[in-house]
This record gives sequence, C-alpha cells and structure tokens, in this order.
Amino acid sequence: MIELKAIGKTYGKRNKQRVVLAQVNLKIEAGEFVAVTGPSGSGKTTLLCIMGALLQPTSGEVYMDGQRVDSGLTENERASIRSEKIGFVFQFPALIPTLTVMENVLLPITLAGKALDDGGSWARQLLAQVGLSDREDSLPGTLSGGEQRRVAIARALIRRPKVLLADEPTGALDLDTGNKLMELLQNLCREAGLTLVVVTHDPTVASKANREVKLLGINQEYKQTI
Ligand SMILES: Nc1ncnc2c1ncn2[C@@H]1O[C@H](COP(=O)(O)OP(=O)(O)OP(=O)(O)O)[C@@H](O)[C@H]1O
Repeated sequence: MIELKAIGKTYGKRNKQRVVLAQVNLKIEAGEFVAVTGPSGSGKTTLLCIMGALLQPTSGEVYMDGQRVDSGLTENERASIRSEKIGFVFQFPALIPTLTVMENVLLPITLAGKALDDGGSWARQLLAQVGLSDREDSLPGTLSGGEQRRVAIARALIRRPKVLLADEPTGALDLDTGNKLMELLQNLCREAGLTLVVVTHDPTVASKANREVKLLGINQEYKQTI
C-alpha cells in the first residue's frame, strides 16, 4: 500500500543544511498497522508527511497504492490523492471552533465539493462508532481533549480512505483516555481493512502494532522490529 524507496530528506539551504533522513526503505502492506518510533528529532513526523504526500523527499521514491506520488504530479493532483486515499490524525485535532461536531466531520466532503450519497448517514455512523452520537450538534470547545480527538478520527475516516496516518494521536492525553483512543483507532482500521501508520513515543502504543519501525537518527541505521 505504501512503499518508500531510498528516501532522503534534507532541510535548509547550502551551508545550513540538515540531513534528517537518508536511504530509508520501507514497504507497508494493505491492512498492516505500523508504529514509527525513535528519539525526538529523528525524523518521524518528516517520514509520515512524506508517506502522506504532504512533503516532498529530497531524494528517493514514494508510492501510495501503486501510484508514484513524490514527483510527476502537480500539487493539485497530490492534494486529490491525499483527500481520496489518506486520512490524517494529528496530535492537535484542529477542529473548526464555529462548526458543530457533525459539520467538522463532514468538512472534508464539503471542502472537496463532492457530496457522498450517504454523507450524512455515514458521518452519523462514524460518530456512533467513536461514541459521540449525542454530541453531533455540540461545538468543539465544549468537548474534552479526548472527545475532540475522537471527532478528528471520525473526520479522518469520512472519505473512506485506504490509509490512516496518525502523528502522536494519544499525545498529551491521560493514560486511560490514550489507551481507549488507540484501541478505537485500531478497531476502526481493522474493521475497515485500513492501513494504519502511527508515529508515537509511547511503547504501549508501539507494542500493539504488527511492526515497529525505529528511526535512530541520522548517521545511524534505522531498524524494523516485527
Ligand atoms: N521545515 C523544517 N525546516 C527545517 N528543519 C526542520 C523542518 N521540519 C523539521 N525539521 C527538523 O528536522 C528534524 C526532524 O524533525 P521531525 O519533526 O520529523 O522529528 P520527530 O522525530 O517527529 O521529532 P519529535 O519526536 O520531537 O516530534 C528536527 O531536527 C527538526 O528540527
């Protein structure tokens, strides 16, 4: 589903260059759950953004669902691959404060200007799955941090993506809320056959994955544990 071939990423220009990733090769099968771990600054978020066609690598090739997404495409084409195939969940849910929970979940459809025939009922079903049926008309500011993350998960799934990319989805949540959120994310992905990639510092989250990809920082090899 996702393939990275000899990925390199360097930030900055000329004498202020910083090599963050070098020669990263990774193949993630459909339906797999992969955790990306490693010390702060080792390039986990960078790698996730490259996988999700949000960021261009400096070298190497990126394939999503068999299609090369790192070059040969316009930014509009990349955006349409992102919105059709990939759901993103970040640590900060970035909900629109003036829109209701339901409107936030439907936002990716509204923005794409393509109505899903069953948009409303699918959104309602997703909100039920994340346990927020009774909050569809609430504004995000009236929800707890964990509830806001659950809205963000429903929003990430509304366009029925094939891949869910999550960056520290349990970050800054208490242990119990974080564990429940992770369980929810995993169950939703398993049921829908989604490929799930989670960047995490949390060993408990990583232990639930089928595979852990450890970035050790530049000048060191990255390694995978199965
Ligand atoms: N846009 C950018 N311009 C310059 N340097 C950047 C940029 N984005 C990230 N970096 C640098 O690249 C390195 C890797 O960043 P990245 O956020 O991918 O690491 P990370 O492993 O996700 O870190 P953390 O666990 O702290 O979130 C860091 O040293 C960071 O400062």
